[in-house]
Amino acid sequence: MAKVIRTIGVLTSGGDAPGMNAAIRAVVRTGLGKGLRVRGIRKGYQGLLDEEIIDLSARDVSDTIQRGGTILQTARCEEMRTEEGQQKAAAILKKYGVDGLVVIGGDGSFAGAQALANLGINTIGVPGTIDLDIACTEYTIGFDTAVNTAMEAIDKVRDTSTSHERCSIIEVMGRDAGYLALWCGIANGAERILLPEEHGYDESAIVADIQECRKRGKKNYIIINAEGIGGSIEMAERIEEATGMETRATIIGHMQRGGSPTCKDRVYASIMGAMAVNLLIEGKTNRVVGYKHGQYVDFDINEALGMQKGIPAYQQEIAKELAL
Ligand SMILES: Nc1ncnc2c1ncn2[C@@H]1O[C@H](COP(=O)(O)OP(=O)(O)O)[C@@H](O)[C@H]1O
Ligand SMILES: O=P(O)(O)OC[C@H]1O[C@](O)(COP(=O)(O)O)[C@@H](O)[C@@H]1O
Ligand SMILES: [Mg+2]
Repeated sequence: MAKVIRTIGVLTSGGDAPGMNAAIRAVVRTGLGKGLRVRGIRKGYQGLLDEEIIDLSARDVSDTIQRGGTILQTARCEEMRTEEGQQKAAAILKKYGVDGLVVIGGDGSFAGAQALANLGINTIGVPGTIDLDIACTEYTIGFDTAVNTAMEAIDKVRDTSTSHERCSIIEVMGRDAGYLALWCGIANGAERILLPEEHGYDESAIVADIQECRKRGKKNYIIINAEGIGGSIEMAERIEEATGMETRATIIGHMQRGGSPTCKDRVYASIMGAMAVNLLIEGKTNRVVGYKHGQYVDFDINEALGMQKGIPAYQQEIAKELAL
């Protein structure tokens, strides 16, 4: 028989993402609306291990849907990767009477959720990361806001790049994932997109392409470089030296993770957060919510973590063709 859920907990973990507050709000209000007690766990798994657990009321999440960051704060926690850490976390949840847990975060956070589910805590993951790198879902909360923030910043760099006929290397976030870089590359009409998934790039080919583009009358040359490739400042120095074209590097950085969430992030977060609670009420555990083929769906965490998602080669080809 499915476990009866009376108290649920919610935490945010890993890098924060705009829309996490909308997801927390949805969890809290869906839970309270269905007669559950809702507890907030501060600072991700670290806060759980430190017993930073508070009760949440409907008013605690008032005026938060439009705010960036996460009101519960977040953390990365090494101890949670260990078996002892996971056992301690499960014991703390039991001590606080938390029968069901909603984990809002990325793939790393889902691995923690999977461990807790294996230890008897009914757990549901909600995809929250600006990286869009969770294989089981076509959408992750925070991506839309982050990619629009980056796109607007790149537009501004592009204006001055054209005025000065420069090459601009613009570094966007994504240590392991190149979706932000790919989307900006297409949306900003970049000449080159450097992705961490490709594990390196051919700088001499870029130099040759810059020279070719100048002959064709191009007034700037935009390179979107993902954080995982990095080294934008040194890259700019080398490219300027090799091409004679003035080159500047801009690292957009953490501003991509902040700011008021877009409509899309608020809506996806609200639906996914509510769905997570409904799954817990149905007695489900070890599942993650996702969005696939136009539908909100849920997957077994083990299955979800085993899925692979690559950068679509066809989209990369189109980005190259459009930089003619
Ligand atoms: N394999 C794992 N087992 C248990 N917990 C993990 C595992 N991987 C990550 N975590 C926990 O999830 C946290 C967030 O993971 P991280 O990869 O940094 O971010 P994200 O969840 O956004 O991908 C980690 O700091 C750690 O506490
Ligand atoms: O804030 P930090 O610790 O510098 O982490 C930067 C990383 O976090 C992210 O913003 C989000 O990654 P996660 O969703 O996996 O936490 C990445 O794009 C970036 O590489
Ligand atoms: Mg991640």
